[in-house]
Amino acid sequence: MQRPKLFLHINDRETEHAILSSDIARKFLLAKSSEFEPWVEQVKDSQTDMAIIEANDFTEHDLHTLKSASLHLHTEFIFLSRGEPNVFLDKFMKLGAGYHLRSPYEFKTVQTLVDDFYEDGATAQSNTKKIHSSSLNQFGHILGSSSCMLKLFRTLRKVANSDLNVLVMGESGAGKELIAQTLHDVGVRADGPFVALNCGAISPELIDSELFGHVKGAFTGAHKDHTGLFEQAKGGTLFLDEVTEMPIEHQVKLLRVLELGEFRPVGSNTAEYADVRIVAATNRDPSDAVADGILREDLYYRLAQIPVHVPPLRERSDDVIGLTEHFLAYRNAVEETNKSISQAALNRIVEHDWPGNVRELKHAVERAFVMADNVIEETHLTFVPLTEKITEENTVPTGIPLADIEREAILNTLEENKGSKKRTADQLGITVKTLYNKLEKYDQQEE
Ligand SMILES: Nc1ncnc2c1ncn2[C@@H]1O[C@H](COP(=O)(O)OP(=O)(O)OP(=O)(O)O)[C@@H](O)[C@H]1O
Repeated sequence: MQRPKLFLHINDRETEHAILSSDIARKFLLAKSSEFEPWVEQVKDSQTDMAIIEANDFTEHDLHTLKSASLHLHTEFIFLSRGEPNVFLDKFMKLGAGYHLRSPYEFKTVQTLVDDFYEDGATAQSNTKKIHSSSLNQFGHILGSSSCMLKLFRTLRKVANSDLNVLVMGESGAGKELIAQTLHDVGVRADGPFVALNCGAISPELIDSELFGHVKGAFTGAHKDHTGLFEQAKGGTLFLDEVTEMPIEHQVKLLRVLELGEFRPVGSNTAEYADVRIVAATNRDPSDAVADGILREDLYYRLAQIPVHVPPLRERSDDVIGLTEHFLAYRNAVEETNKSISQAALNRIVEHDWPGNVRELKHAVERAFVMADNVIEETHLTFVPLTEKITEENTVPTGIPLADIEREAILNTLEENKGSKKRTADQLGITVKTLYNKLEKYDQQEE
């Protein structure tokens, strides 16, 4: 097994000595920081898998440097400090950077964390061979072998069996729903239901009734009792997708349920116990959403007991080929064919920056698979939206089934709008709910 890299920036001689004389030194390729350059620059350039950093003076500049290099996604950090409050380090930790041990910490804790990381790496490497369709690792439903995905798998494995609320953040199509489903399926609630609500696709008047249910006669039109999603998800997981799209006046009600652990159906006087695990998702930066006044800060903290960031596909380009092979192998298995892909087409796929993330890649492979007879060539790949504004040279295609044109129009408009469903629905003249239904149908058709 290839030895992972461990970067050390430790002033405390005792801790450093303990590390160097333990079996950590045998398992890892160690690199010690030099005093001639700030540690943050060294860690940025070192492509290290893990870093143990004594960070009593973690600065805003350090935060900015590490964040811009996306090191919270790629490197597992263990920060050691005297425990003085540090807002910049706290911000970095909230991005899922790793661990912060405050003095007095025991060396044993450091050793356990490092061993845990090492064991995970060993398992991931030995799993590689078991995947038959491509060389990717898999956790639950999620595929990926890049360092940031392995880091994500470790986090998910740790939180799956807790009941803490998880907020999944990431761009559209990056796999947020897949993560929610995985957390459910590998956790203790797997035998219970998984219930999903697209908060952006429901009319504001119906939200309370959808979430909490209502009793007959609660309002005009409430002809019978209605079971809300909290009840439907009893014993399981409630996935709140696009949670920042929930109108702010309803967010306080959700917050109350999360705080009290109980809810009341509209028109009922009886409180019911909320036996659900909440996983929420957003493709907005929640700090921006709070600053813009569309997400309550207190709700954000409640939802993000465990914040999980899904890296966009362009930040895990190592996975692009593996995912392509996987989607191709999957189609081959379903269609009982044996189509392959040329090196030139693969190169073209690697060069593209995938603004629509895994969803866009999956659809591009699916389309090319249909177009190619035996070998997918560059010409079978379509990245340019078919639905660019119609000009004299660019006319609406003819002789293609309407359903295919509709699908192309929807996926390309979504891509052009960088995943914004609201803008896409507006441009296409359909409701956001219709758009959700169609996207769900396309995802299902491919599974
Ligand atoms: N890591 C992955 N491995 C395999 N398939 C993936 C992965 N990530 C995403 N997908 C596939 O890409 C499609 C989009 O994923 P998903 O719906 O989870 O994204 P999302 O982030 O929730 O998107 P949105 O914000 O638009 O709702 C699905 O078909 C899913 O199966």
